[in-house]
Amino acid sequence: MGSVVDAPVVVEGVAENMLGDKKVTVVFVLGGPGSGKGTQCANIVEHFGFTHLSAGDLLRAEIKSGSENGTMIENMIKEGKIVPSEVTIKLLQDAMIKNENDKFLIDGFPRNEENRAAFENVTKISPAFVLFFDCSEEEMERRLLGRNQGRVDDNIETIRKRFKVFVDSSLPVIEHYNAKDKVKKIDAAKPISEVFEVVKAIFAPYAKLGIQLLAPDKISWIRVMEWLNRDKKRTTEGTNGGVLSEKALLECDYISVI
Ligand SMILES: Nc1ncnc2c1ncn2[C@@H]1O[C@H](COP(=O)(O)OP(=O)(O)OP(=O)(O)O)[C@@H](O)[C@H]1O
Ligand SMILES: Nc1ccn([C@@H]2O[C@H](COP(=O)(O)O)[C@@H](O)[C@H]2O)c(=O)n1
Repeated sequence: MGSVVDAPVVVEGVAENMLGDKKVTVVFVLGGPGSGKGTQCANIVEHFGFTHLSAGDLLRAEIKSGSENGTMIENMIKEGKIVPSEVTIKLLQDAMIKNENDKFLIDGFPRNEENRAAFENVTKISPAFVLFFDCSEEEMERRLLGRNQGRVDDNIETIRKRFKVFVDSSLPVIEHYNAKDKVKKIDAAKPISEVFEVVKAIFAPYAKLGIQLLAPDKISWIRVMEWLNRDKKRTTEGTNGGVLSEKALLECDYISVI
Protein backbone atom coordinates (compact mmCIF):
# COMPACT_ATOMS: atom_id res chain seq x y z
CA MET A 1 0.00 0.00 0.00
CA GLY A 2 1.45 3.38 -1.00
CA SER A 3 1.44 6.68 0.84
CA VAL A 4 -1.17 9.44 0.73
CA VAL A 5 -0.73 12.94 -0.63
CA ASP A 6 -2.96 15.96 -1.21
CA ALA A 7 -3.60 16.82 -4.83
CA PRO A 8 -5.71 19.70 -6.14
CA VAL A 9 -8.86 19.12 -8.18
CA VAL A 10 -9.41 20.88 -11.51
CA VAL A 11 -11.16 24.23 -11.04
CA GLU A 12 -12.61 25.36 -14.34
CA GLY A 13 -13.53 28.97 -14.92
CA VAL A 14 -12.05 30.40 -11.73
CA ALA A 15 -10.72 33.91 -12.29
CA GLU A 16 -6.94 33.99 -12.37
CA ASN A 17 -5.03 37.21 -12.49
CA MET A 18 -1.57 38.64 -12.78
CA LEU A 19 0.57 40.02 -9.96
CA GLY A 20 3.81 40.93 -11.65
CA ASP A 21 4.78 37.56 -13.12
CA LYS A 22 2.59 35.68 -10.69
CA LYS A 23 -0.89 34.41 -11.54
CA VAL A 24 -3.16 34.47 -8.49
CA THR A 25 -6.73 33.68 -7.46
CA VAL A 26 -8.19 36.20 -5.02
CA VAL A 27 -11.36 36.00 -2.91
CA PHE A 28 -12.42 39.15 -1.06
CA VAL A 29 -13.94 38.44 2.37
CA LEU A 30 -16.26 41.24 3.47
CA GLY A 31 -18.82 41.85 6.21
CA GLY A 32 -19.33 44.15 9.17
CA PRO A 33 -16.91 44.33 12.10
CA GLY A 34 -17.35 41.16 14.16
CA SER A 35 -19.33 39.30 11.49
CA GLY A 36 -16.81 36.44 11.75
CA LYS A 37 -14.56 37.02 8.72
CA GLY A 38 -11.31 36.16 10.49
CA THR A 39 -12.81 33.12 12.18
CA GLN A 40 -14.07 31.63 8.91
CA CYS A 41 -10.88 32.55 7.03
CA ALA A 42 -8.92 30.41 9.49
CA ASN A 43 -11.22 27.47 8.63
CA ILE A 44 -10.85 28.05 4.88
CA VAL A 45 -7.05 28.14 5.19
CA GLU A 46 -7.08 24.83 7.03
CA HIS A 47 -9.41 23.03 4.62
CA PHE A 48 -8.77 24.61 1.24
CA GLY A 49 -5.14 25.74 1.24
CA PHE A 50 -5.70 29.48 0.80
CA THR A 51 -3.43 32.09 2.38
CA HIS A 52 -5.29 34.52 4.64
CA LEU A 53 -4.36 38.19 4.30
CA SER A 54 -6.25 40.40 6.74
CA ALA A 55 -5.91 44.07 5.82
CA GLY A 56 -6.51 45.00 9.48
CA ASP A 57 -3.78 42.59 10.69
CA LEU A 58 -1.32 43.96 8.11
CA LEU A 59 -2.05 47.51 9.26
CA ARG A 60 -1.64 46.54 12.93
CA ALA A 61 1.68 44.83 12.09
CA GLU A 62 2.79 48.01 10.33
CA ILE A 63 2.12 50.00 13.53
CA LYS A 64 4.17 47.50 15.56
CA SER A 65 7.04 47.59 13.06
CA GLY A 66 7.66 51.25 13.89
CA SER A 67 7.10 52.34 10.28
CA GLU A 68 6.80 56.04 9.46
CA ASN A 69 3.07 55.50 8.78
CA GLY A 70 2.55 53.81 12.15
CA THR A 71 1.16 56.77 14.07
CA MET A 72 -1.18 57.80 11.26
CA ILE A 73 -2.50 54.20 10.94
CA GLU A 74 -2.98 53.87 14.71
CA ASN A 75 -4.98 57.10 14.85
CA MET A 76 -7.18 56.00 11.94
CA ILE A 77 -7.87 52.61 13.54
CA LYS A 78 -8.73 54.21 16.90
CA GLU A 79 -11.27 56.36 15.07
CA GLY A 80 -12.56 53.48 12.93
CA LYS A 81 -11.53 55.40 9.81
CA ILE A 82 -10.22 53.92 6.56
CA VAL A 83 -6.48 54.22 6.00
CA PRO A 84 -5.45 55.71 2.61
CA SER A 85 -5.59 53.04 -0.11
CA GLU A 86 -1.97 53.32 -1.22
CA VAL A 87 -0.77 52.26 2.25
CA THR A 88 -3.02 49.20 2.51
CA ILE A 89 -2.56 48.14 -1.12
CA LYS A 90 1.23 48.23 -0.80
CA LEU A 91 1.01 45.96 2.25
CA LEU A 92 -1.33 43.52 0.48
CA GLN A 93 0.70 43.49 -2.71
CA ASP A 94 3.99 42.90 -0.88
CA ALA A 95 2.41 40.07 1.11
CA MET A 96 1.11 38.39 -2.06
CA ILE A 97 4.43 38.70 -3.86
CA LYS A 98 6.37 37.30 -0.90
CA ASN A 99 4.03 34.34 -0.46
CA GLU A 100 4.49 31.29 -2.69
CA ASN A 101 0.80 30.42 -2.63
CA ASP A 102 -1.37 31.46 -5.57
CA LYS A 103 -4.73 31.47 -3.71
CA PHE A 104 -5.47 34.36 -1.36
CA LEU A 105 -8.34 35.32 0.94
CA ILE A 106 -8.22 39.10 1.30
CA ASP A 107 -10.14 39.86 4.48
CA GLY A 108 -11.53 43.33 5.27
CA PHE A 109 -10.59 44.81 1.93
CA PRO A 110 -11.76 46.65 -0.16
CA ARG A 111 -13.40 48.76 2.54
CA ASN A 112 -14.58 51.57 0.29
CA GLU A 113 -14.91 52.48 -3.36
CA GLU A 114 -11.47 54.11 -3.38
CA ASN A 115 -9.86 50.91 -1.99
CA ARG A 116 -11.61 48.87 -4.68
CA ALA A 117 -10.77 51.03 -7.69
CA ALA A 118 -7.16 51.65 -6.59
CA PHE A 119 -6.53 47.93 -6.00
CA GLU A 120 -7.87 46.99 -9.42
CA ASN A 121 -5.84 49.76 -11.08
CA VAL A 122 -2.59 48.95 -9.33
CA THR A 123 -2.68 45.14 -9.31
CA LYS A 124 -5.01 44.48 -12.28
CA ILE A 125 -6.57 41.82 -10.08
CA SER A 126 -10.31 41.29 -9.85
CA PRO A 127 -11.68 38.78 -7.37
CA ALA A 128 -12.91 35.33 -8.37
CA PHE A 129 -15.80 36.08 -6.03
CA VAL A 130 -16.69 38.00 -2.86
CA LEU A 131 -17.81 36.34 0.37
CA PHE A 132 -20.20 38.58 2.28
CA PHE A 133 -20.84 37.69 5.93
CA ASP A 134 -24.20 39.21 6.76
CA CYS A 135 -24.95 39.78 10.45
CA SER A 136 -27.04 42.17 12.56
CA GLU A 137 -25.30 45.04 14.36
CA GLU A 138 -26.71 43.79 17.66
CA GLU A 139 -24.97 40.41 17.24
CA MET A 140 -21.73 41.96 15.91
CA GLU A 141 -21.59 44.37 18.85
CA ARG A 142 -22.06 41.49 21.30
CA ARG A 143 -19.21 39.55 19.64
CA LEU A 144 -16.80 42.51 19.49
CA LEU A 145 -17.35 43.42 23.13
CA GLY A 146 -16.61 39.80 24.03
CA ARG A 147 -13.59 39.37 21.74
CA ASN A 148 -11.06 40.26 24.40
CA GLN A 149 -7.98 40.54 22.20
CA GLY A 150 -6.95 43.95 23.52
CA ARG A 151 -7.79 45.74 20.26
CA VAL A 152 -7.86 49.55 20.58
CA ASP A 153 -11.02 49.66 18.44
CA ASP A 154 -13.12 47.07 20.33
CA ASN A 155 -14.79 49.66 22.56
CA ILE A 156 -18.40 50.77 22.20
CA GLU A 157 -17.54 54.25 20.92
CA THR A 158 -15.26 53.03 18.09
CA ILE A 159 -17.52 50.05 17.33
CA ARG A 160 -20.43 52.43 16.56
CA LYS A 161 -18.13 54.46 14.25
CA ARG A 162 -17.00 51.27 12.48
CA PHE A 163 -20.63 50.23 11.93
CA LYS A 164 -21.36 53.61 10.32
CA VAL A 165 -18.27 53.38 8.07
CA PHE A 166 -19.36 49.87 7.07
CA VAL A 167 -22.86 51.00 6.06
CA ASP A 168 -21.76 54.23 4.35
CA SER A 169 -18.56 53.08 2.62
CA SER A 170 -18.25 49.27 2.57
CA LEU A 171 -21.78 48.20 1.63
CA PRO A 172 -21.53 50.10 -1.70
CA VAL A 173 -18.48 47.95 -2.57
CA ILE A 174 -20.53 44.82 -1.93
CA GLU A 175 -23.31 46.27 -4.09
CA HIS A 176 -20.75 46.94 -6.85
CA TYR A 177 -19.72 43.28 -6.93
CA ASN A 178 -23.31 42.11 -6.49
CA ALA A 179 -24.22 43.91 -9.71
CA LYS A 180 -21.49 41.81 -11.34
CA ASP A 181 -22.97 38.64 -9.82
CA LYS A 182 -19.83 38.00 -7.79
CA VAL A 183 -21.23 38.11 -4.25
CA LYS A 184 -21.89 35.00 -2.19
CA LYS A 185 -23.94 36.17 0.79
CA ILE A 186 -23.82 34.08 3.93
CA ASP A 187 -26.01 34.26 7.03
CA ALA A 188 -23.25 34.90 9.57
CA ALA A 189 -25.54 35.14 12.60
CA LYS A 190 -25.54 31.35 12.95
CA PRO A 191 -23.06 29.41 15.11
CA ILE A 192 -19.48 29.15 13.77
CA SER A 193 -19.80 25.50 12.65
CA GLU A 194 -23.07 26.15 10.78
CA VAL A 195 -21.59 29.16 8.99
CA PHE A 196 -18.64 27.01 7.96
CA GLU A 197 -20.93 24.35 6.45
CA VAL A 198 -22.19 27.01 4.01
CA VAL A 199 -18.66 28.32 3.40
CA LYS A 200 -17.47 24.77 2.71
CA ALA A 201 -20.05 24.27 -0.02
CA ILE A 202 -18.88 27.48 -1.72
CA PHE A 203 -15.22 26.42 -1.63
CA ALA A 204 -15.92 22.81 -2.67
CA PRO A 205 -14.31 23.31 -6.10
CA TYR A 206 -11.03 24.09 -4.31
CA ALA A 207 -11.09 20.93 -2.20
CA LYS A 208 -7.99 18.80 -2.08
CA LEU A 209 -8.14 15.15 -2.96
CA GLY A 210 -6.16 12.49 -1.23
CA ILE A 211 -4.48 10.15 -3.69
CA GLN A 212 -3.17 6.76 -2.76
CA LEU A 213 -0.62 4.84 -4.81
CA LEU A 214 -1.95 1.29 -5.06
CA ALA A 215 0.96 -0.07 -7.06
CA PRO A 216 4.09 1.91 -6.23
CA ASP A 217 6.15 -0.57 -8.25
CA LYS A 218 4.19 0.39 -11.40
CA ILE A 219 3.80 4.15 -10.95
CA SER A 220 5.93 6.66 -9.06
CA TRP A 221 4.87 9.72 -7.09
CA ILE A 222 7.20 11.78 -9.23
CA ARG A 223 5.26 10.71 -12.34
CA VAL A 224 1.87 11.43 -10.74
CA MET A 225 2.97 14.85 -9.53
CA GLU A 226 4.44 15.62 -12.95
CA TRP A 227 1.06 14.83 -14.49
CA LEU A 228 -0.89 16.89 -11.97
CA ASN A 229 1.45 19.87 -12.25
CA ARG A 230 1.69 19.86 -16.03
CA ASP A 231 -0.62 22.84 -16.38
CA LYS A 232 -3.41 24.68 -14.61
CA LYS A 233 -6.12 22.65 -16.33
CA ARG A 234 -4.45 19.49 -15.03
CA THR A 235 -4.45 17.96 -18.48
CA THR A 236 -1.76 15.36 -18.30
CA GLU A 237 0.41 13.38 -20.65
CA GLY A 238 0.30 9.62 -20.50
CA THR A 239 3.36 7.43 -20.50
CA ASN A 240 2.77 6.71 -24.19
CA GLY A 241 3.27 10.42 -24.91
CA GLY A 242 -0.43 11.00 -25.63
CA VAL A 243 -2.73 13.22 -23.65
CA LEU A 244 -4.25 11.76 -20.51
CA SER A 245 -7.10 13.70 -18.91
CA GLU A 246 -7.20 14.07 -15.15
CA LYS A 247 -10.29 11.86 -15.18
CA ALA A 248 -8.29 9.11 -16.82
CA LEU A 249 -5.44 9.69 -14.38
CA LEU A 250 -7.81 9.32 -11.46
CA GLU A 251 -9.30 6.18 -13.01
CA CYS A 252 -5.85 4.67 -13.38
CA ASP A 253 -5.69 1.21 -11.78
CA TYR A 254 -2.49 2.06 -9.96
CA ILE A 255 -3.92 4.91 -7.88
CA SER A 256 -7.10 5.60 -5.94
CA VAL A 257 -8.75 8.82 -4.85
CA ILE A 258 -9.76 9.01 -1.20
N1 LIG B 1 -20.66 32.58 14.09
C1 LIG B 1 -20.22 33.06 15.26
N2 LIG B 1 -20.97 32.95 16.37
C2 LIG B 1 -20.53 33.45 17.55
N3 LIG B 1 -19.34 34.05 17.73
C3 LIG B 1 -18.56 34.20 16.63
C4 LIG B 1 -18.96 33.72 15.36
N4 LIG B 1 -17.97 33.99 14.47
C5 LIG B 1 -17.01 34.62 15.16
N5 LIG B 1 -17.36 34.75 16.46
C6 LIG B 1 -16.59 35.42 17.52
O1 LIG B 1 -16.83 36.82 17.34
C7 LIG B 1 -15.62 37.56 17.50
C8 LIG B 1 -15.32 38.32 16.21
O2 LIG B 1 -15.02 37.36 15.20
P1 LIG B 1 -13.95 37.68 14.08
O3 LIG B 1 -12.72 38.25 14.71
O4 LIG B 1 -13.80 36.46 13.26
O5 LIG B 1 -14.73 38.81 13.28
P2 LIG B 1 -14.23 39.75 12.09
O6 LIG B 1 -15.36 39.89 11.15
O7 LIG B 1 -12.94 39.25 11.54
O8 LIG B 1 -14.01 41.10 12.90
P3 LIG B 1 -13.16 42.40 12.50
O9 LIG B 1 -13.66 42.91 11.21
O10 LIG B 1 -13.46 43.35 13.63
O11 LIG B 1 -11.71 42.01 12.47
C9 LIG B 1 -14.55 36.57 17.91
O12 LIG B 1 -14.44 36.57 19.31
C10 LIG B 1 -15.10 35.23 17.41
O13 LIG B 1 -14.66 34.15 18.19
N1 LIG C 1 -9.00 47.98 4.12
C1 LIG C 1 -8.87 48.39 5.39
C2 LIG C 1 -9.00 47.49 6.45
C3 LIG C 1 -8.90 47.96 7.74
N2 LIG C 1 -8.63 49.25 7.96
C4 LIG C 1 -8.51 49.79 9.34
O1 LIG C 1 -8.25 48.77 10.28
C5 LIG C 1 -9.33 48.68 11.21
C6 LIG C 1 -9.52 47.27 11.67
O2 LIG C 1 -9.84 46.46 10.57
P1 LIG C 1 -10.37 44.94 10.78
O3 LIG C 1 -10.67 44.43 9.42
O4 LIG C 1 -9.28 44.20 11.46
O5 LIG C 1 -11.59 45.05 11.63
C7 LIG C 1 -10.52 49.31 10.49
O6 LIG C 1 -11.53 49.79 11.35
C8 LIG C 1 -9.81 50.46 9.78
O7 LIG C 1 -9.51 51.50 10.67
C9 LIG C 1 -8.51 50.12 6.91
O8 LIG C 1 -8.28 51.33 7.11
N3 LIG C 1 -8.61 49.68 5.65
